[in-house]
Amino acid sequence: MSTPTVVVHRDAEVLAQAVAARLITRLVDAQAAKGSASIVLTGGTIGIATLAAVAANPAHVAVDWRNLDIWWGDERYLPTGDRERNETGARRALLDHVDVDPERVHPMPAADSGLSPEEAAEAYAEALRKAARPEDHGPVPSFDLLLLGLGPDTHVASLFPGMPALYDERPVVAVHGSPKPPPTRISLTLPTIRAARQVWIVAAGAEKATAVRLALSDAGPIQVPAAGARGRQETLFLLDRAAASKIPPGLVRPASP
Ligand SMILES: O=C1O[C@H](COP(=O)(O)O)[C@@H](O)[C@H](O)[C@H]1O
Repeated sequence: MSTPTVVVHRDAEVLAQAVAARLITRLVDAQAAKGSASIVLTGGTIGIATLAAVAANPAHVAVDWRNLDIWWGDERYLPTGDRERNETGARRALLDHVDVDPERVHPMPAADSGLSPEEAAEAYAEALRKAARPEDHGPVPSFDLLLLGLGPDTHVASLFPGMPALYDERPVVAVHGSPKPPPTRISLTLPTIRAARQVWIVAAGAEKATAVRLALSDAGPIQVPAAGARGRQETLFLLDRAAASKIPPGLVRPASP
């Protein structure tokens, strides 16, 4: 697992634009190296703002969107098209505006799928298993990029402190009784998150500052799920100044004047 690098931008708007530019470069580089790429999307305020910034950045045309597999890190278990679904937010902000291959967009099942949350989690795990290649050495692909938001309680994806999902070794799990609404969710687990080549944790706002500090500490992942979210090759904490305000100064690389 990689040691995190922290990059700080002036405010949430600049952060979203900077992450968007970085994301475009990451996908272009991965596609140049291998022909295709994979990304795992997050929901949340800055996560969706970042996707909107990708759509607004003229450089997004450099990405071969049809040669991209798009997955989600977690989903709120709500009906298709519900405004609170992470999928709905991502489609409105970005996916409806670029030429993706619908076969390569992999939303987590919705509450109107006819599946129980457990069956939905197993179906998503099966889709990941089918997409994994021998060189991935595991049941899920080595995603080129996995994006995560960060909750004030240090949750990432739908992995909340102390909850059973954090003890689960399966690739995808159903989450019941989430402290943040809605209560029922589907989430990748930490082993799946750690299969990604790059994990970027994106956070903005003073209400995230303590969570950021804890996520960079040596706290255990049961108490601080974000402390267990690390990429195989690279882990980036991409923050605005307010979210970075409680971390030791030596760890920070300021990026915006
Ligand atoms: O519920 C969720 O929350 C987190 C963080 O959201 P934010 O609005 O506080 O930025 C998000 O990363 C996760 O995907 C989502 O389901």
